[in-house]
Amino acid sequence: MKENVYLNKGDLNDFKLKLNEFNDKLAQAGQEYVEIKFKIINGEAEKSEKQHYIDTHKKAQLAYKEIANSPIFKDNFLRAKAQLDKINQKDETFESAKENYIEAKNLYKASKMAIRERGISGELSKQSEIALELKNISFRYANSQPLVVKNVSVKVNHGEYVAIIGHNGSGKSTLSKLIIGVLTPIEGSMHVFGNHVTRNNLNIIRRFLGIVFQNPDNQFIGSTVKDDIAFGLENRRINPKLMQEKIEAAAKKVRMERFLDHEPLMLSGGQKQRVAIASALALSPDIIIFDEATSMLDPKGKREVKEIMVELKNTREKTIFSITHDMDEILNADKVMVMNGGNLVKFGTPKEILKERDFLRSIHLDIPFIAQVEEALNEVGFKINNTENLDELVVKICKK
Ligand SMILES: Nc1ncnc2c1ncn2[C@@H]1O[C@H](COP(=O)(O)OP(=O)(O)OP(=O)(O)O)[C@@H](O)[C@H]1O
Repeated sequence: MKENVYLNKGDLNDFKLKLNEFNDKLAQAGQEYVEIKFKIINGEAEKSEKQHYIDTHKKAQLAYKEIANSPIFKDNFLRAKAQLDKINQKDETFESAKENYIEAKNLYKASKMAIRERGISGELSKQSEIALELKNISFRYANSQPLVVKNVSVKVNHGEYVAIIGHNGSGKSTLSKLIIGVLTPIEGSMHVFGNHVTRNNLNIIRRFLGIVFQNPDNQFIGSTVKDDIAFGLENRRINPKLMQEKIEAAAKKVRMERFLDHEPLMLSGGQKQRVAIASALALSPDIIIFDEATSMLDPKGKREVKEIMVELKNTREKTIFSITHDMDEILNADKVMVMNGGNLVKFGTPKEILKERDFLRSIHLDIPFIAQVEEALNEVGFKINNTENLDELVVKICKK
């Protein structure tokens, strides 16, 4: 930071970049330490190897501390504040400098806190509002086999609900496995909140992600709903008092708070999936992937789960990916990714995608029920288009 009165955006960005750079190094060192610990436990590495990772982690921690506790930073903050206080003429530049100053001060505070609270395994910060960016991702299951995901690039902003559609075998599930890091792309790169995903930081990146699978019965571990939601939290060694709060809050979000003592296997399909969503939500992921989460449910269960997904979308606190064969669901989404033969062939709003009815049919996709009704109405002379739900359709018909 320069020694001037006004803390400008450039200074602030320099500070952020520095903090992020050191934060990443610390997170990476923490992750490597955790990995070596597991390797030693599994007999895949010698105990003597551990010391190197402990030292690297300590060094990274010191480097980070040095930045966050640097007297130069501190002095500059104090001087900037004293000078801001002296200024009488409070114009636009002053206001923006003040905002920058406050943001820098908060960053400074947060970084000190991060050091205090950080355990041995690090955490990555959000460096971008783009929740997920895929850049030219390709994948094949074996060298002798063809590519099943081909050069896929996409950017999804935090808070968006993205439906991924495509005919059987088009690559949707493979793509979701690449996103959660179960599979590794053979080409291309992936960024989660601006963090480049690498082998070393994958486990930390996974903390941003939650997934709800297709079969509700395969997702249960606990003997009660509460135990089940607690499972992931226990793995993260959350303190028991906080755990209770988190379990209740997550159950409430899916309207299952009255079922905490129930046995999961006694619940309906829709309720089971809601518990699976609560288990994912309890870990506070920023991105949730629904992998055909409604496909095995009866109509009531489907409705219940879709309602929860829309409620989650409306909070704009989560980025949602939903792999689905249910073409009606795409109307709930902000964006739709259309996969065909491993390629991302369309990416746009539901309205933009649904304009291309002939194209959708050509790649063996149905169009949503409402769009089919519109088509039938158009054939008999009612000019109705781009309706988003049944209520809107009824209103439009009544106006004709
Ligand atoms: N484990 C695997 N080994 C080899 N090939 C695989 C494997 N899993 C999927 N594939 C192939 O990869 C391609 C993409 O499959 P993927 O399951 O990603 O498609 P999908 O769009 O999710 O299909 P569906 O809607 O039927 O679930 C298909 O050709 C499939 O046969």
